[in-house]
Amino acid sequence: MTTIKGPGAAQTHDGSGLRVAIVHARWNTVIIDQLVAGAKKNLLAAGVLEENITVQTVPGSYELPLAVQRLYAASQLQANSSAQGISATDLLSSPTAEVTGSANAASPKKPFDAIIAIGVLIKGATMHFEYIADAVSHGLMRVQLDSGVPVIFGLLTVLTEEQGLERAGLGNSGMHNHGEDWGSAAVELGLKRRD
Ligand SMILES: O=Nc1c(NC[C@H](O)[C@H](O)[C@H](O)CO)[nH]c(=O)[nH]c1=O
Repeated sequence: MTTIKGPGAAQTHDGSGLRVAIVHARWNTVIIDQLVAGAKKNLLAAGVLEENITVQTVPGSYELPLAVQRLYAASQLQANSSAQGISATDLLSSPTAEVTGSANAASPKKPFDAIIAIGVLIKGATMHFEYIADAVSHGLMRVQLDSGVPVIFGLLTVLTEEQGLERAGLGNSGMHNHGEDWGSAAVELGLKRRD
């Protein structure tokens, strides 16, 4: 059966000069971890250097918009900072987030070219799911438009755990890992920003 749905061929060229962040929630980590791995896989495959990939985590998806906004603002500050040796870790430290990966003083002094926000919302018995999904999607769009940095929408809003597993490439249907699409989109948008 011909697959119609999907992003089509990735338009990623040489990502070696890009600086990309992944900000992910820690709810539903079995699915999250696979999505993050998929995003990183396609970032690296497009030539983004490991040291130019910063990973930050937040408790849940509701915290994603603020974390993305703060991380990008900190990277801008870092880029503009003088030789006072203000380290990225100082700038990126945040009470809501745990910074892993290469966010350290050695990070390149440039703002992020794209940020991938990853979360998994699984519908429960209440309206909590709808309110978080609505707030986070509007929040991420606002951060993107206000800041000008491409924010790749990696929020899965699924009705069952199985739907989430499927979209992380962990199901039985052979569905691909959607995180890979987000990695490719980050490279494409990051490069386009420079055109
Ligand atoms: O409730 N379900 C979920 C959830 N709730 C926590 C919320 O995002 C936030 O962290 C807290 O409300 C505290 O602000 N966060 C998710 O990422 N996925 C869920 O499925």
